[in-house]
Amino acid sequence: MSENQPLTRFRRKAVKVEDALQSIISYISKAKTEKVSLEKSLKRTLSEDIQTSHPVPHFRRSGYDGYAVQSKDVEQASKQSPVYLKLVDDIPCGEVPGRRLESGQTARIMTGAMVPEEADSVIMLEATEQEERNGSTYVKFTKPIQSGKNITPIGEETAEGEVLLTKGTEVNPGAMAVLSSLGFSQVPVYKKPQIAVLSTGTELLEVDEPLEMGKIRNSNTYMIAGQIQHNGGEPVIIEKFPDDVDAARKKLQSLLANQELDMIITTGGVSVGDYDIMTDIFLNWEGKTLFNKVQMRPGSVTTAGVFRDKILFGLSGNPGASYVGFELFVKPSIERMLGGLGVQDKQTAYLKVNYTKVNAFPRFLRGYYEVKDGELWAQPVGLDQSSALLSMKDTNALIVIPPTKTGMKAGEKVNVIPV
Ligand SMILES: Nc1nc2c(c(=O)[nH]1)N[C@H]1C(S)=C(S)[C@@H](COP(=O)(O)OP(=O)(O)OC[C@H]3O[C@@H](n4cnc5c(N)ncnc54)[C@H](O)[C@@H]3O)O[C@H]1N2
Ligand code: MOO
Ligand SMILES: [Mg+2]
Repeated sequence: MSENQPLTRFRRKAVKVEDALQSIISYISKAKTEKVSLEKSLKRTLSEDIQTSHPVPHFRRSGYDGYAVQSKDVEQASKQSPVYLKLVDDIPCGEVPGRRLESGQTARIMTGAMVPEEADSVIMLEATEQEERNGSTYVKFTKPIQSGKNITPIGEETAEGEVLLTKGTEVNPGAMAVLSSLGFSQVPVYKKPQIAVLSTGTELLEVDEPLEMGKIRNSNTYMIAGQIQHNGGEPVIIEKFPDDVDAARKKLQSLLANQELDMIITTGGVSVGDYDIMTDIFLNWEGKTLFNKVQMRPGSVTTAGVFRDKILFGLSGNPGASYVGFELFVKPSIERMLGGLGVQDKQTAYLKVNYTKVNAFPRFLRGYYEVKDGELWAQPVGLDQSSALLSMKDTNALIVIPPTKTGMKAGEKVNVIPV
């Protein structure tokens, strides 16, 4: 309790967004690791560096279907005086050439097949003709070829021992190709953080319940479950809770004690209303409340605390505020668990329209940014109110409007945080 003394229900000390994030991140440890099958590894985060134990490619490979030759044999070849080499081998993909290639000889070879050691180039099939003479086959060449031509040398892409994918990388389809070729049928990844989502509010209906006057369907739970998945976590949906402080406290105690869970997110009840039960819980619980007000809009009442290294996020009930609270605090926390730094990824863009509101706190507008004529431009989408529900569907970035007494003009530079 004593640690919570400076925090009160009404007179709250608003901390800066960066300080709030830092206080959370300092408690976050890396997620546990596991191995997943290669086909399930897409979008997972590598928990180890991936090193190649062989060069790529690991044998000299033909780039074409054609004939492997010693280039000096065809040095003098021309249309007028073609060179004929005796065909002595046929090398399909997957085989080691069976015989030495002597001067004056050639071997038929396929794309991707291993080039005989003595050959130093491959001539495309289309540039040649075959002739039968005395029971032997000869190949006619009418042009010289540069040594090394049409052969991919050993290690052209990478030497043995190189780290090709670093720890903390998100696996994309290209990384899956690398992992496959290096023999990783099981991929070392961070376990997806298991994050409980629990919405509070007596006014909340289930999604499939008919609307009633004064009540609304619970949308925060599913929005946040989506945000969790989008950022590499696994949502654990907990049934919504009415505004009953004792029942909610009990439920939270069991969630905090649950070893399977890495974080807990609640929405609603963090302001100063009579039924704002999360405010009461954060003022009196076994954990340490880190902050209960942040210098930001929306989501100024965003609250967070820690119980034995497990973060409890008390996001606002207003949909816009809980969306922004997630992006600013939960997203970097997940990133941190998955081996990242846990910082906000910011870019600069030009504001496309005038912004006229005055703010005491930085404002994180739900916005849309895109490249136009080589520059990034950002504009707000939909209603900017904390209570607005619809604008999130069109959001691809939060536009950061610093505290302003005059608003901002179109064309001014702003930071944007991609979502
Ligand atoms: N006197 C004051 N009133 C308010 C203040 C203040 O400082 N003094 N802060 C305002 C701000 S800012 C915000 S943001 C909200 C925060 O409210 P709570 O976090 O306490 O959330 P609730 O009161 O539970 O709900 C607010 C709003 O959101 C709707 N809601 C709640 N849960 C869901 C859900 N799961 N899905 C969809 N919508 C949800 C709820 O019905 C309310 O309309 O407080 C201001 N008031
Ligand atoms: O915190 Mo409220 O979301 O600022 O509107
Ligand atoms: Mg409230």
